[in-house]
Amino acid sequence: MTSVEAAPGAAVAIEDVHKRYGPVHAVDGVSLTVRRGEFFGILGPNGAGKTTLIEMVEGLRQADSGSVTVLGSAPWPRNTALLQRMGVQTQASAFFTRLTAMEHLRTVGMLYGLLPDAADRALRLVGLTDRPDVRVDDLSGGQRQRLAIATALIHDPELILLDEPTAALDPEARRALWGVLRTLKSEGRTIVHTTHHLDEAEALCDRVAIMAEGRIIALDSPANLIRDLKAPTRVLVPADRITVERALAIDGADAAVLDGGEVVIETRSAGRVLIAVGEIAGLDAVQTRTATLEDAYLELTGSEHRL
Ligand SMILES: Nc1ncnc2c1ncn2[C@@H]1O[C@H](COP(=O)(O)OP(=O)(O)OP(=O)(O)O)[C@@H](O)[C@H]1O
Repeated sequence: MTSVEAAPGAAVAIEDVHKRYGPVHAVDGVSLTVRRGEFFGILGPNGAGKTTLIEMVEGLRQADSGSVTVLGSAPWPRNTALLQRMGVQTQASAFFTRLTAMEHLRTVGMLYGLLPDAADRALRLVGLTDRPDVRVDDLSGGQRQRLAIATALIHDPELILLDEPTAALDPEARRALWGVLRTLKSEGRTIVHTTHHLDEAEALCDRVAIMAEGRIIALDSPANLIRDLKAPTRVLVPADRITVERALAIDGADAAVLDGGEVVIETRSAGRVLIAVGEIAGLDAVQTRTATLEDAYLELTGSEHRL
């Protein structure tokens, strides 16, 4: 695949978009811009409106009101010129299941008018080169997911839309796919993806939009969302070295609880607390945990909004 030149203008511009299904206001006044070359995440609990939003970007659904612009054009009514420039992997990707992985990709490639070597390149990109002759039906879940992404990439798109690309993958396959996605980004492609994995969004995304009940409730880089949260650092000390009472008495400790074999101290002055812990208990086996995107997400959505 060739490297994509960063072009001026937004890859996706969404302006005050609404979409209702009967009484359900699935997307309720969403505005956002995805920059060219950006890795953009859309997060939110089930039913937040993520898929509906992506489907409007893909041109699969018409917005009730507002405007959607993709690579400078409107995706609706169905814009076939735009389809050539977009790669789409949906939650239920369709395969020619009786074909082998390579036959499937060559068939898709033919639909785009591509030469057979496009299939080889796509397979290589997702690391499936050892499985070209296995029937789609016989691929593992992770391998199918990679094939779905290869299918989305075969025509060398500028914009890639991935709806939960690592859903149902084991941790190893998920990490392997992160590598594929990072490679795509390094080539200058714009990637928009929805995910239920907050660690994945934190590791991959330049910015994330958090949706709840059809609206965007936060939009920023993971680092900024975490910083704005002002969440405490947790210092974990083996419980045989310090008591909860002694931990609570440390200057800068906001809270301390016994959790299994550890006393967990919450603090917004981690340096000061660590020095004190070092003096009381020594720092051997002491661990610190800083806030993650998951903490920011739970704070923003309320803990009842589980992913
Ligand atoms: N075709 C449809 N007809 C009627 N209601 C729909 C349709 N598609 C989605 N909805 C409803 O619209 C709301 C938003 O759904 P959507 O699938 O966009 O959310 P989501 O954030 O992608 O959820 P998930 O994480 O479960 O995929 C939900 O209340 C859902 O039940």
